[in-house]
Amino acid sequence: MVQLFKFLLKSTKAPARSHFRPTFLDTLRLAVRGGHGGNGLPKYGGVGGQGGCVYFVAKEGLTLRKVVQSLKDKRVVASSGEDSSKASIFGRRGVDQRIEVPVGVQVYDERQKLIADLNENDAQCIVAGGGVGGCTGTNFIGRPGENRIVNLDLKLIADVGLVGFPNAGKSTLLKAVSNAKPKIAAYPFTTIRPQIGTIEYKDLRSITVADLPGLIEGAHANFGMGHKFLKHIERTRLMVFMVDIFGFQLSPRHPHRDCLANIYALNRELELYDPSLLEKPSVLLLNKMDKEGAHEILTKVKPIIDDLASGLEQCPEELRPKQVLKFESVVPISAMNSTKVVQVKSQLRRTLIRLAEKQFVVDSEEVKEKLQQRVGVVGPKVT
Ligand SMILES: Nc1nc2c(ncn2[C@@H]2O[C@H](COP(=O)(O)OP(=O)(O)OP(=O)(O)O)[C@@H](O)[C@H]2O)c(=O)[nH]1
Repeated sequence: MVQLFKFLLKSTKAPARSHFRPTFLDTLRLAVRGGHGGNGLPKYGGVGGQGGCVYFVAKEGLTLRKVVQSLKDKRVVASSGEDSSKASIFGRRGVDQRIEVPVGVQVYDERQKLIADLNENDAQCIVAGGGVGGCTGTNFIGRPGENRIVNLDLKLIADVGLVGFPNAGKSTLLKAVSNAKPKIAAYPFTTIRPQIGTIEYKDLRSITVADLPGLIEGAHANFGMGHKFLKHIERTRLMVFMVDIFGFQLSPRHPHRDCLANIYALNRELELYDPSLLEKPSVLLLNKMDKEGAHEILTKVKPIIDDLASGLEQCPEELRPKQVLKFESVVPISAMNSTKVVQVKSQLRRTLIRLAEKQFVVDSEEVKEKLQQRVGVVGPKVT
């Protein structure tokens, strides 16, 4: 009877909607413990083996969800060192536990102190050291391994980060330029988790684009889970702001923000979250240019966009940033128009190439000075 009751209850429960299933994980809390040190053998002055350590190793193509699935109870314990014995005076070391984590993971301790930033493939760190083996110094008793809770925080690594308020057309663009298949709809917050797409070029070069869920005013203070999305911008090489040329209104209760106000608001959100983000190279895409009246708006706003500081006075006070963004380029587009989309693709690539070249520009005077310092006054003359 009880079984029947349970079955009936189960069958009436609505299945979770796949759209809301949290498939994207970007934080994870794990308990890690190094192995216990083995005991020494006092009679022979033996030394116990050291306990194994817990390592995190960054691997491309992994997700935090896969990490969770591969672990039991979100706990990782390395094995203990062996005791020393008559046959083996030095006990064998405990076996290390190497846990593979996605590239881009930052590891924090319980006090939110950064332990490691694993932002390259094969980068590794010890998160829990093994206990030392028993020896004369420890009265031949092995010591326990390090035992701690660590928090993993994944920040996506992509060449380009698409940033904007909801409904601007970010997912439409990502779908048009890359292999990603994001959900697109005419209501805000269609994208609820970051998506990464790869843009492939004819010469087989590719760049990665992260579509971040729409921000809202107050994102810097974590409104609308702003921090969860803004943190991913930190690791992108180029920020691409996307704004609806007709502006955006979150709901009838919120004021309508025109295109300029949207740009200032995005600028301000970034500034309040982390002012150093304003130094990052950025491109502005003005979307929905296919709609009637778009070109008239563009003619009006373009001079101000080219010099954002000049329009600060007209900007509503609550959106006014202290420091304005300087865009590498401003491109009017329609994410629904394939010709424009192709132009965006090449524009993004050109900008990334230019940025890479800028990074490697060598200041010859500086190099000369450094060389001179290295060879010293008696060395050959540096010309
Ligand atoms: N007319 C026109 N409509 C567009 C264009 N780009 C996107 N849209 C429409 O705008 C709506 C929102 O597009 P999305 O791509 O979902 O916008 P989003 O910025 O990803 O929105 P969130 O997921 O809420 O962040 C959809 O109905 C799109 O069809 C465009 O270039 N022209």
